[in-house]
Formats: sequence, C-alpha cells, structure tokens
Amino acid sequence: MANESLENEGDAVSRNSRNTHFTSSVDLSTSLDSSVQTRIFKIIVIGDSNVGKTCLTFRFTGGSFPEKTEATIGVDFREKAVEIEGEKIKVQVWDTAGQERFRKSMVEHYYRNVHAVVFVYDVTKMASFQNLKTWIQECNGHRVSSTVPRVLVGNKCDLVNQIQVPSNTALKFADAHNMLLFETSAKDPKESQNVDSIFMCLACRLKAQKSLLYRDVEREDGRVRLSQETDVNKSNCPC
Ligand SMILES: Nc1nc2c(ncn2[C@@H]2O[C@H](COP(=O)(O)OP(=O)(O)OP(=O)(O)O)[C@@H](O)[C@H]2O)c(=O)[nH]1
Repeated sequence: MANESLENEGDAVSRNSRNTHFTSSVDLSTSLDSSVQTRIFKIIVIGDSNVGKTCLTFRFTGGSFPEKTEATIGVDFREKAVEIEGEKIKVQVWDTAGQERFRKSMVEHYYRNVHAVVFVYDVTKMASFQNLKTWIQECNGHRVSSTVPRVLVGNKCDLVNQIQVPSNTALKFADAHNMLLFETSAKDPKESQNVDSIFMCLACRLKAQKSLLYRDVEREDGRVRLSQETDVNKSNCPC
C-alpha cells in the first residue's frame, strides 16, 4: 500500500445523485503495472459499528451482499477498476472499523492522503445518525481538507418498517455539511446501481480535479514509490 503526500482540490457538491450511469468493471487485483499510468483514488468509509460499511464496500467492489460479516479490525481494503470517460481508474475503498477498540492505532492511516470520505449511518438506528457529528469531528481533526469531497449514506433502507431517521432530517444534515445524501441498501439487489453511484459519483468528481495523476510507478526495496503529475480534467459527471 503506497501512501504519498498528495493534496486534493475539491469543490462544492450538489444534489443530483440518483439516475447516474457509469461503466465499470470489477478488478480485485492490487498489483500495480509500472508500464501503465493509473490514477488511484483513496476513499474511506466511516461510521458507527454495524451500520453496513463492509456490506456497502462489498456491494460496490464485488457486486454482492456478504452472507456473513464480522466486525472489521483495523481496516480492510477493496479495489475496483472503473472506466470513466475512457480513462481507467482504480477506486481504492478503505473499509474502516466502527468499534473504537479495533480502530485506535489505525486512525492516522485512514485519513492520510485521503481523496474522499463516505460517512455511513443506519436508517433504523437514530444513534448512528446522531453520532455522525463525532465522525465528522474526527475527520476534521485529522486535517482532512474541507475541499475533500464527502458524501452521506443512509444504509438499510430495505428495513422499511424500522426506519428511525426521516429523509428530510438526513437531507438537512447533509445540506448543512455540504454533502450529497444517498439513502440505499447494501442488501437489496435492486439498490445495487445506487450503491455504485455513491463511489462512482466521487470518482467522477475526483477525476475532474487536478493533482491525482500517479505516474512513474517504481518498486524499490519491495515498496511501491509513486510520484505525481498535475493533470486537469473536465468531467461530465452529473453530480
Ligand atoms: N437489512 C440490512 N442489513 C444490512 C445491510 N447492510 C448491512 N447489513 C447487516 O448489518 C450488519 C453489520 O454489517 P457490516 O457491514 O459488517 O457493518 P460495519 O459497519 O462494517 O461494522 P464494523 O465492521 O463493526 O464497523 C450485518 O449483519 C449485515 O448483514 C442492509 O442494507 N440491510
């Protein structure tokens, strides 16, 4: 895992998250091909334990809902190769632990050189929504620039009879924090495209930003070294 000091330039987000269409392909390989210049976007997923962070990242990277999950310890990485406007990009999703005891020593790593942040709450657990303030504080406390794109995800919408967090309450919160809101379900296969949209929307936004072209990938003493070149792309992303 390579972490280099790259700064993002983000801009304000707007609400237009649904009905977006992207082409993508699954690629779980984590190797880097030194002959190919590939941009890598690091996206972290944070929120209370049990809100469904692991399931959402599985749905996006593997296209399925895991039968059984266990509490994440530290961090899990998943990757998906996607194509946006003809450019191949690696979306690297960091699925972080929600339980304090499993995340303590890793927190610095989560936030280091992050390109975008996904905050998740469980629509059937008001406490997980109320705790978002704490997650945002933690994120801000780790010097994550306010220009780094952030989105809010209300998960478990399939549990329609148990919903505790009304959409308009979540929408107000998202607006107040300049985030897009996605309400979805990692479990419901019909929501699969909406889950993809969360990450693809961020990838589109990041593609439109500069300073993220990784090149000259070299392996030195078993470690991957990355350098950076400025690139300004215009994206047609509807977000
Ligand atoms: N009904 C329903 N259950 C879900 C959904 N997403 C996740 N779950 C369930 O919620 C539980 C927790 O899911 P995880 O993805 O492991 O939660 P997490 O946020 O990664 O938890 P930590 O690793 O402890 O931080 C599991 O039993 C999942 O099956 C969903 O969209 N709908």
